[in-house]
Amino acid sequence: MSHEAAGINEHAGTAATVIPQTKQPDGPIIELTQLTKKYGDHIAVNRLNLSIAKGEIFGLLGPNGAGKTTTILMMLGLTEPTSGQAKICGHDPAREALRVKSKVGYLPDDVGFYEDRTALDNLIYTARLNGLSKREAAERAFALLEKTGLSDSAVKKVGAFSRGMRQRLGLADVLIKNPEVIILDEPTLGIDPEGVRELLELISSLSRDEGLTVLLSSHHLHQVQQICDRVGLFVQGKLIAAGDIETLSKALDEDGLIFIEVGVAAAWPGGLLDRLSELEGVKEIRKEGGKTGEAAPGPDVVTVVCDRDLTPQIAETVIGGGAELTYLRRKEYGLDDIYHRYFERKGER
Ligand SMILES: Nc1ncnc2c1ncn2[C@@H]1O[C@H](COP(=O)(O)OP(=O)(O)OP(=O)(O)O)[C@@H](O)[C@H]1O
Repeated sequence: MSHEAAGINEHAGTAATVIPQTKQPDGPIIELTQLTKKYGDHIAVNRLNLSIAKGEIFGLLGPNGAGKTTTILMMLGLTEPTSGQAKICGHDPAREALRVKSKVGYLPDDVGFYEDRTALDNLIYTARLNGLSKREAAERAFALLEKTGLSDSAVKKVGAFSRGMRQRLGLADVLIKNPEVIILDEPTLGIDPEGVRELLELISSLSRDEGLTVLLSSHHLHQVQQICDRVGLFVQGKLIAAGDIETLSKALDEDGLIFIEVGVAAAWPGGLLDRLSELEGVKEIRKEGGKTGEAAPGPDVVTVVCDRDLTPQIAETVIGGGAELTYLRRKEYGLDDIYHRYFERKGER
């Protein structure tokens, strides 16, 4: 697959970002076109094109200063683009900030609550600010406390909440106005593993059950990988790649090469690696490390680089050569590999 087809912008420094056209049956709910933000001479966001479908969970990934927050602020109408346009639920946040605000819930990395008031009071307060009647506000607050697993803490003061509870309450708070899109900035920061699991499950169920569109900015690759349908990798104001994990992973198989890890019990019998390297389609045998340079899974595991999937032939050759095959796996990339590999590439340019 070409890099372009996979959504990788080979000319990230000079040309507009290329985003794959994934299936979007309901049409985009977020559409960014050539969106640009300059601070003086510094380009914080550089001609960004991105479209996100209704119900999608999209992860924005990138190092500090990449432009994620600036992008979010432009989407919320909190800062104006220098050029280009954002459309959220059909509205331009630069012109119709209030309309956008009514449809988008934003959860910053640290939500401000009235600490000496209860969770219920805080939610009712937000609901009233959003124009709900007293009765509706209370009903909605109770329903959301239930949904976020906080019913038992409804009358506890927020000041006594753990970080995980605060974030769940934050989610309840942004859901009060029944948004179509929620934007979450590092939602799992400082939460323990069990709290993270619960929060991610909650976010995922909101998208699945209620068709809520979620944009999630995070540094936590594993978490993003668990729940996002697609991710976008941001570097220096540019989206250098976007797609689902599988697509991004395949795009890393440069030149269509396939990497198969093979391990045997004890040491490799003499001549067997030579025989493997003579198989038609084998390009190289790497004795140490996988494709991204990480340590191999064991001392007797090698990586066979092939131009096609030679898994059966490799197994046959190893067994036929008298070795005990203990490990055979076509290498697949996790988001960690993808992320680091894309950044390596960026440095190679
Ligand atoms: N108000 C501002 N004035 C000048 N430069 C700014 C301003 N806001 C952001 N920048 C710069 O724009 C770039 C993008 O910043 P931004 O906060 O959007 O990045 P980020 O990806 O959200 O980073 P982080 O993960 O650290 O939050 C950075 O170089 C930053 O210094």
